Amino acid sequence: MNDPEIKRRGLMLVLSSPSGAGKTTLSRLLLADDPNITMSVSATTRKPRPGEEEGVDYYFLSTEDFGLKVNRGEFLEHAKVFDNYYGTPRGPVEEALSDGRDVLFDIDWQGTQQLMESAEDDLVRVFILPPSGQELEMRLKKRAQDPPEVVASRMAKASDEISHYTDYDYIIVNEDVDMSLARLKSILTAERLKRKRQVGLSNFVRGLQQAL
Ligand SMILES: Nc1nc2c(ncn2[C@@H]2O[C@H](COP(=O)(O)OP(=O)(O)O)[C@@H](O)[C@H]2O)c(=O)[nH]1
Ligand SMILES: Nc1ncnc2c1ncn2[C@@H]1O[C@H](COP(=O)(O)OP(=O)(O)O)[C@@H](O)[C@H]1O
Repeated sequence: MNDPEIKRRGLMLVLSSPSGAGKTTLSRLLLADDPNITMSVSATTRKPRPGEEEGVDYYFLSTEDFGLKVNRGEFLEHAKVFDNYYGTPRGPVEEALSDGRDVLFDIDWQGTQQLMESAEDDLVRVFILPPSGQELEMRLKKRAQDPPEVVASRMAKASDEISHYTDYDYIIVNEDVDMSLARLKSILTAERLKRKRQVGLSNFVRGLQQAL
């Protein structure tokens, strides 16, 4: 935890991976563990999976409503992934960052590239790899929420997704989930301590010097 006297600018923690590598699992664990980070809830034209909740997992929109929001500039970034549209609503992210809260994003490489153009200084990019191709397929099947043809199409696209790992600052091979969570927390801790993010440091140091 940072010294509360030192004002900090929020950061944008991006998690990307091929489908099934464990982004959603790690995001949920990190959010439950750390009150200073909030999830950016994306909008999508994909149909909800069993158990997914409107406004919690996604905002589920028709293609027409999604297009209207794109035209009104309501998304910070948006992209087509697996034949559906996905986008990050702008308002909640800007509000959280200016309040000094961190924001977690589960977005693909296209969205990450767009955020890099608009918010490079605030971005921390983490790519999650599966331990093996076989394990990735097992996890996609085990999730058992998508029909077999959807699993097959995601497997077919995994190699292409993985090729974008070079755009990321950190790589976590998600074999053991507790180990991966510990690594993610370490990344977050170190990034929060970066001098450029501690915007209240000069005041704090001035105070220190005056007391010497
Ligand atoms: N660019 C972008 N990608 C997104 C957004 N929301 C989700 N995605 C990506 O879309 C892909 C499919 O997500 P989803 O349908 O939830 O499937 P899952 O990754 O298998 O859980 C994943 O790579 C997500 O990271 C978004 O707002 N913007
Ligand atoms: N380290 C891990 N070991 C074993 N199973 C895992 C691990 N991480 C995630 N899973 C399981 O794999 C499946 C896909 O994970 P999920 O978090 O939905 O992936 P993504 O969001 O990247 O598509 C889920 O059933 C999840 O419980």
